[in-house]
Formats: sequence, structure tokens, C-alpha cells
Amino acid sequence: MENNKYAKELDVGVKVVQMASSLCKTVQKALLSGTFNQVKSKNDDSPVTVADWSVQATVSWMLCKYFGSQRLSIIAEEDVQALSEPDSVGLLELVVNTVNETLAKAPTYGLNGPSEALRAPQVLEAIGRCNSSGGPVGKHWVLDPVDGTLGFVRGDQYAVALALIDDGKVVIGVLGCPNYPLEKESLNYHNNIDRHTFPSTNMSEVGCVIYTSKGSGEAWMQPLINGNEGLQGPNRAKLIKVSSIDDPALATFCESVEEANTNHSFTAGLANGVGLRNKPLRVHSMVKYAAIARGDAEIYMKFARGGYKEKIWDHAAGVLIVQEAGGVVTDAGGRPLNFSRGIFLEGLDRGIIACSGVKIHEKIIGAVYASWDSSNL
Ligand SMILES: Nc1ncnc2c1ncn2[C@@H]1O[C@H](COP(=O)(O)OS(=O)(=O)O)[C@@H](OP(=O)(O)O)[C@H]1O
Ligand SMILES: [Mg+2]
Ligand SMILES: [Mg+2]
Ligand SMILES: [Mg+2]
Repeated sequence: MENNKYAKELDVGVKVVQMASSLCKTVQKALLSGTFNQVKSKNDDSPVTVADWSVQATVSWMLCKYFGSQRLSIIAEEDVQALSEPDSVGLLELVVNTVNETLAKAPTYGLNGPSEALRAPQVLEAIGRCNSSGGPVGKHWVLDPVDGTLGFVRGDQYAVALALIDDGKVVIGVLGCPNYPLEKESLNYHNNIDRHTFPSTNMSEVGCVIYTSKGSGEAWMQPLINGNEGLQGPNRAKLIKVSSIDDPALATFCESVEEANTNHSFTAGLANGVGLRNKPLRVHSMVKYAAIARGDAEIYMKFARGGYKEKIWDHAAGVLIVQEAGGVVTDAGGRPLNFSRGIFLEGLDRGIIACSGVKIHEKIIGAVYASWDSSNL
């Protein structure tokens, strides 16, 4: 993929997501061990942590360094509001320390960090500058610093998601999946009939970054860089491909863990309608797209409730990765997702359907049409 038009963006993007994933692993460990427990609630009651802000600051700072701050457009989930409140001094200090500890290790990832530690105003500036509103013209970076923050605080699956949009099209996608098992054999959830959430224990090796570039027809998966080994280790990047299963009876579909984020009973009806037999694989975050791209599942469906508008950072990287790995992603009307209309997936028809191939995709779309009238979305 070196010869592509966005080679530099992809190279820096993968390295910076590697760094960010390592940051998340450290923070998740501290959170779970009780070293600190600062999880804030946003206005919509969703959680935000030291990791969300620290990743956003780190990625933003790095993109500015490599692509220049002038005219650099970044659209990302977090803002500085909660972090700037008087009772957030301790939290801000934790974020600043986390960012500096991460940036100090930049050479391990083949990147150059700052010559001296960043101070709080610089960290706030890096987070706050990611407030672009995107649009149909020019280059826009899209970042979800921690996708699946709920999974993150529960010690479960989450992802760091970075994409680049150029003139309305997603052109590179990078997903850091720090708790994703490298070997498919670890996905033995079918052996336990009571367990239908994604397994997060008893895995051999976990943690990877998955990346692609539009039109390459290739998606790659690489283990996360081990802090001590750095870039000296062997390049273990592997091509990944979607599953070749096209019989719904053998297919697995994945969806959000939280009933609040997707209508489980509607998707159960669709699954039943097309003859799916396996239980849904419920996974937090864009790891669902990773599962389709790598052939661990064949279908991902998301039907948000109550007029919720999907945000581009929750999908951009994952959609391109699935497409380049051989899959198909559309809205429930069968149309491509539109990333050119600002921070929302404007015009989305009902929901999102990502499949490993055309045949299963057509069946699901058909089932949506057949069942829509009787649905209570
Ligand atoms: N009401 C509602 N409906 C649909 N989707 C919502 C809703 N609220 C939030 N979100 C977004 O869902 C992101 C997490 O999505 P998941 O599908 O992985 O959900 S789950 O945590 O596994 O249930 C989550 O991403 P993060 O905020 O990055 O964690 C949200 O952007
Ligand atoms: Mg969030
Ligand atoms: Mg998200
Ligand atoms: Mg997020």
C-alpha cells in the first residue's frame, strides 16, 4: 500500500493509533485496578474518561506535527468543557501526565514527539481544535478517541478509530483494537451457550491495529507494538479477508451490547427472517466492523432508536475496512453511507447493515423491507 496517494497519512495514522492503543491499555489497567476511578458522565449520560481526552490530545498533537496546524481539519468526539470545570483540576492533571508519558515514547513508534513536555493549556488546545464540522470539500481527519467507552470502563472491547475523508469520501481507515484476540481460535464463544457477549478473557494474544486505504482491495492487521520491542520487532502485518460463508444458517451477526444503542428485538426479527441460527455476538464498539473484516462474523446491524443521528466517527474507519476486506456496507435502504455532510451520517435510511458479501446483504435488505411495516422502531 506504500504507493498510494495517502501513503504518508496512512503511515502516520497507523503509528499514532498504535501509540493511542498503548495509552488506552495503560489507562484501562489503572481504571480496573482501582488506581484511579475518574469516569465522568456527559450530558447524554454516556461515560468519558482520561483515555478519551488523552488519546484525542495525543492524536491531534501528532497530526498537527506531521501535517501542519494551518488548515488541518479534525472532527472528533470529545470537547474540553468538562475538563475545564473548576472541579476537574485533578482530572486535567491526569490527562496532561498521560499525554506526556505517551508522547515521550513516540520514537518507539517511529514518530517524533515534542522537545519538551506539553503544559495544560497546550493539551486543552490540542483537544479543543478537533471541532471541525467536516463537509464535502477538502481533507478532514475523523477521530473517535475511544469508541465503546462503556466497554472500555467495563474491561471489555473498545477501539481507537481514525479515518481520513477527502472530498467527501473516506480514503483511509485505521482501527486500534487493544482487546481483540489475534487468533480466530480464541473466539470460542459458541462453546458456551450462556455467553453471547464477546469473550474478553482466556485469550492467548490480544491487541491489534487494522488499517486500509480506499481502492487498495486490501486490509491489514498487525499486532500492537510492544512498548519494549518497538519497531525493532518483526513486521507481523497480515492481510485479512471477510468470511466466505454465504448461507445465513451458518452466519453469525454482531450488534451493540446496549439495547439503548440498537433495537435488539428488531434485529432478532430480521435474523429470524433470513434463517440465521447463531446467537448474536454482542460487542462494544467498532470492533464489530473488525469482526466482519476479519471473517469472525458475517453481519453487523445497527438500528438506533428514537431519531438518534449516527456520528461519522463511529463508522468511518470501520466501514472502509470492511469494504476493502471484501464486504458490503449500506444503510437499510441499500444506499452507501454519506460521510460528506458534516458530523452526522445525514440521510441515513433507518439503520446500518454491514455484511461479508453481496448475497447475505441482499437477504438482510429484503428482510428489512418485509418487516419494516410491522416494526415499532
Ligand atoms: N442513543 C444512541 N443510539 C445509538 N448509538 C449511540 C447512542 N448513544 C451513543 N451512541 C454511540 O454508540 C457508540 C457505541 O456503540 P456501540 O454500538 O458499540 O454500543 S455498545 O456500547 O456496544 O452498546 C458510542 O460510541 P462512544 O461514545 O465512542 O463510546 C456512541 O457514539
Ligand atoms: Mg462517547
Ligand atoms: Mg464511538
Ligand atoms: Mg468515543
